Amino acid sequence: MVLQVVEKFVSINGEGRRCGQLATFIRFAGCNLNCGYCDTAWANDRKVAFDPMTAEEVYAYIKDTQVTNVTLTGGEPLLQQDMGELLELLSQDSELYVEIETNGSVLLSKFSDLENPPSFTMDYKLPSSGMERMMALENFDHLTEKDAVKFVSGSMADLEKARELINAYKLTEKASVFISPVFGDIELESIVDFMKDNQMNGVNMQVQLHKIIWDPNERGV
Ligand SMILES: C[S@@+](CC[C@H](N)C(=O)[O-])C[C@H]1O[C@@H](n2cnc3c(N)ncnc32)[C@H](O)[C@@H]1O
Ligand SMILES: Nc1nc2[nH]cc(C(=O)O)c2c(=O)[nH]1
Ligand code: SF4
Ligand SMILES: [Mg+2]
Repeated sequence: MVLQVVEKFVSINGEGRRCGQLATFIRFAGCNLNCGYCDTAWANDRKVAFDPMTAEEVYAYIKDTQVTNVTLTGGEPLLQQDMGELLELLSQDSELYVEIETNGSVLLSKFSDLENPPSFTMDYKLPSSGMERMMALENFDHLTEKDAVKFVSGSMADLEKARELINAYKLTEKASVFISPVFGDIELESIVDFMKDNQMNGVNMQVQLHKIIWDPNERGV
């Protein structure tokens, strides 16, 4: 069994709880969703070239970088058959801080028996993604303070839905909560205005830092 790795690199994390810090990124092939705005759709192409790597090989690469933050992304990383094995291996290394970007459709409960689980950054796919029907709402019950929920918003209707869910599930009490723009699709100021108008205390607005530093279409950064 192997993990299907489409790219691996060191950069600063442009998103999430450790935004701005160095991280080693491992991007895996394939996804079960097809979000209209996906910025890494190339990684989901059935014919994408990948490096078949064992969990031990991925771990060795991570250690070789000497960077202690790790972000597993994709594609949808939790669909990789050997992800359980990789997470087990990573969880035994107390020097590492491991984050997984996941799309909200995969049940997080499948990974809840890990002794030292990674930090899940769970996207909730809002209406403008076209994928909202695929969301597993029960994932909200499995979040801990190590985790994050992210609402990537491309419209006022998206912001409104994010607000409803944050309130209904008391998400700011359970995990870190982020609202981010679909890159280029929504006025940044309108997100701040929306947060002000709705007293969205405890919610973090975040813009993808790597798309400001590098060309937004650049890979491997
Ligand atoms: C490419 S996805 C891979 C991980 C997983 N499939 C998911 O959707 O969370 C990584 C993150 O990039 C975000 N993303 C993808 N395209 C984007 C875009 N055009 N603008 C802003 N964020 C985007 C996703 O919402 C997700 O939070
Ligand atoms: N620098 C940088 N930070 C990131 N944070 C999450 C990413 C992702 O694609 O999941 C990402 C990425 O692709 N690049
Ligand atoms: S779930 Fe993530 S990787 Fe899959 S299409 Fe949506 S943004 Fe892209
Ligand atoms: Mg990205």
